[in-house]
Amino acid sequence: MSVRVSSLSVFPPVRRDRVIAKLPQCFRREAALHVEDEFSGKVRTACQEQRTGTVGFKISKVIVVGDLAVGKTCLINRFCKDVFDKNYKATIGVDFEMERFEVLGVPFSLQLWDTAGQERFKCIASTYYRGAQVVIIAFDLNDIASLGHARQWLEDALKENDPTSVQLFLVGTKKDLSSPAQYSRIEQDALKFASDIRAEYWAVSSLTGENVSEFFFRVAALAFETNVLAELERSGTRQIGDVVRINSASGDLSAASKKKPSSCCQ
Ligand SMILES: Nc1nc2c(ncn2[C@@H]2O[C@H](COP(=O)(O)OP(=O)(O)OP(=O)(O)O)[C@@H](O)[C@H]2O)c(=O)[nH]1
Ligand SMILES: [Mg+2]
Repeated sequence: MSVRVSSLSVFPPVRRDRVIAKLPQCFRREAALHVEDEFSGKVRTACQEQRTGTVGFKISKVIVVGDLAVGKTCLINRFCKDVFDKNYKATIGVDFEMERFEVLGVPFSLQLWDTAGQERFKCIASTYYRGAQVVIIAFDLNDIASLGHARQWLEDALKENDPTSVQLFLVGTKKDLSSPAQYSRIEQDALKFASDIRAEYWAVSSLTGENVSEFFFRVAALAFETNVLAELERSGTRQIGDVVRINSASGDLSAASKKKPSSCCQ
């Protein structure tokens, strides 16, 4: 008798609006991690045959970095809590939210780390960059300087991670504030930069909610696909009698405690 892992889970069932049955599409084909219409055939078959190994227990770490006040916290809060706060409250150090999905019938979780953009809190925040599977660099579509700083944010994030295995997203925020002409000017630069660093580009508004869910669904789907492919590769080389360890992407679940650092860097 086969028992589905999800039915043994101690977690409540995944919300109906977090179920991903088809590959969410990219925002711009010019700057996408890939442009396939569907999940890879290998991944679909593995999910159907319940050969996804430890992926169903996995928590993938996602970090969101970028200049102060570009809207990182608002982006996460719009997706996770469906709220928007027009008052700016600087993030001190880091915060995180867990989001549970079901992708092709397999449970999959993202741990979304919201980091501080303010210089004085950056040294606290950067200690939490390690173990990220996904790096989201946010910039303000109405502030070209914040796009200019994206390269530095990328370098800082990659210092703590394996650059070859991280999936990158470049996200322009506050789309509601830019006129179509302004928007298309900055989009040119953003697309160029995104394809330069091999990131997938998105433009969102946390105020209106435009593209916010689509964006996070895409992140979850691509992170999931990568995990399943890696698992298939591993299981292909695994020997009978090998010990299978269940790891979070961060490799350190103790770091996931809600505790915030009590002091800043200055
Ligand atoms: N109009 C508009 N304002 C936004 C949007 N997203 C964020 N804001 C505003 O921008 C300000 C900064 O937003 P936050 O999300 O706190 O910025 P942050 O990047 O988390 O800032 P730090 O924590 O200091 O790094 C707030 O006043 C938000 O209300 C948006 O999509 N549209
Ligand atoms: Mg913040």
